Amino acid sequence: MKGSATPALMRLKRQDLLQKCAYVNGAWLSKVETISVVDPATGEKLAQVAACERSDVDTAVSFAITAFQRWRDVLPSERGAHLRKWAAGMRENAEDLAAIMTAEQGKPLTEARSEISYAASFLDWFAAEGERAYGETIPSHLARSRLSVQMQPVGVTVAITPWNFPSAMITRKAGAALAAGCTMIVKPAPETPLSALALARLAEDAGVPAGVFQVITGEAAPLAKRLLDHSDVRAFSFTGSTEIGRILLEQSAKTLRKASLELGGNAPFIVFDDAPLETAVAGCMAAKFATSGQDCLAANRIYVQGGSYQRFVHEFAKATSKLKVGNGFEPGVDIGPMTKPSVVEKCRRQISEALCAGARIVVGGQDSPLGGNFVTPTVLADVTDGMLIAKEETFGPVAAILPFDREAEVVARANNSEMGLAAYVYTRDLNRAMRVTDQLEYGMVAVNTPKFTGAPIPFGGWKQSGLGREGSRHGLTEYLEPKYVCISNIAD
Ligand SMILES: NC(=O)c1ccc[n+]([C@@H]2O[C@H](COP(=O)([O-])OP(=O)(O)OC[C@H]3O[C@@H](n4cnc5c(N)ncnc54)[C@H](O)[C@@H]3O)[C@@H](O)[C@H]2O)c1
Ligand SMILES: N[C@@H](CC=O)C(=O)O
Repeated sequence: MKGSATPALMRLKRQDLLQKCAYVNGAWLSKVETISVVDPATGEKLAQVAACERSDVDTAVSFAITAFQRWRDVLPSERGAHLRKWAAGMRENAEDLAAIMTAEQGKPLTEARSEISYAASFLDWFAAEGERAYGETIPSHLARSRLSVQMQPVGVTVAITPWNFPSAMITRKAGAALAAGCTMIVKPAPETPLSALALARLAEDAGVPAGVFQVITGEAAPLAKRLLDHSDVRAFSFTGSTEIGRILLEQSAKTLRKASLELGGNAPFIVFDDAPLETAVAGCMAAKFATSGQDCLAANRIYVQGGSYQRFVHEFAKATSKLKVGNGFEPGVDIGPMTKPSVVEKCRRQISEALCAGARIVVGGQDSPLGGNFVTPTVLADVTDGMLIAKEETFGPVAAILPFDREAEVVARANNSEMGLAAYVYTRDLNRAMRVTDQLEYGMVAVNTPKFTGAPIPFGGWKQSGLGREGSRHGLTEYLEPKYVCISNIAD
């Protein structure tokens, strides 16, 4: 695969956004030991980034504790001003940030630009939301007493973030935490630390005080464990697989803390016969292939009703065959490389298991001629619920289409999953839309659209897709503790 990312990084307007040191207490911490950051499109080494040790975690936690004592008392409007300045810095430097993201994550540059704008929107949203962390007064059941509830920041918090959305998954957590008056230590995915460090540089520009936002880079498991060993860490937020979410929750059992988990999905995408086919196909293309399929919201089980099934398969396969696969820096590319080789393997495994079990390939299926981390966009038809591809999240550009006959049947099949993040429904019948959305056991349901996220909505899942919500007013409460105060014996 040709096309080095290095020239794009050399052309950054602000070279200081390309940081290789961890960011602790407002200072850049270099380490002798480093981890390699690799361009997933070419395998080329992009940078050596600090491999922090357990002692660096301890240092960051102690600075976060100190910084919290001051930050909690900063007026919400002033905290908001820092967040807005940070967001403005992201927008001013969007081209540089997008280039860094495409280089290390692989997503097409247009998608990287959208992510930067999406990421900045969380800082703006929470800047305002922090000013609305209302408490309540309670009509008293006690004589001569005043009862109230104040919402107070929980304290030092930790974010463990994934590689598929290297910027937005940081700002969605940090925006809420900082607006609430908490301090936050971020441990980004080892695959995509450069985006996190660029954000830290812009937080510094925005005057976010030392110790309020820190970034620890290096190997995931030991650093995360050390962070969660600290009883002073009062809340953590993780985005990634259910398997790792479970481990982190177990590690938090010793000290007990608030946990916000945004885990795997296995989204059903349901197309009824009465849905406009063209709209359903276009929606499904977006829901399946955005982020090159590496998206927790990706349509994983595409259920199509019998009357439309053959035409849908045909049109969807035709659209899929037109997708351009390549280096995310190439103009017009729809599908970039998979960020991790393990995703390529997972796609291969799911395709071959499905074929053995009776599915048929309508388009794709073969290894990509580009080799490496590239996957040929593939459509499998006649998939059944028992196949691996329907049971586990694919997280790559392989689509599984399953036929169905009746509404009650498809609702039961859609709900027959341990996951419950997002579901999509396509129908022209409003009654059906309401019936089906009422019955789907999912945290988010989109009707006739693939696009429904944004800072104002409560993002999160039911069942094993997670705990808590991010974004929206609910996202702020993950970082707040209610304090009930009873003032009694009020004198006459
Ligand atoms: N919900 C999401 O947005 C999301 C993001 C990434 C992966 N996933 C799911 O997970 C599957 C596997 O991908 P993956 O292997 O990169 O996911 P993962 O859960 O193993 O890794 C996600 C992030 O968690 C951290 N991590 C990994 N191991 C850890 C550990 N032992 N302790 C603490 N932190 C740890 C790392 O920062 C890593 O980048 C994917 O195929 C997909 O189904 C979901
Ligand atoms: N696609 C999600 C992030 C997780 O993959 C989002 O829109 O926030």
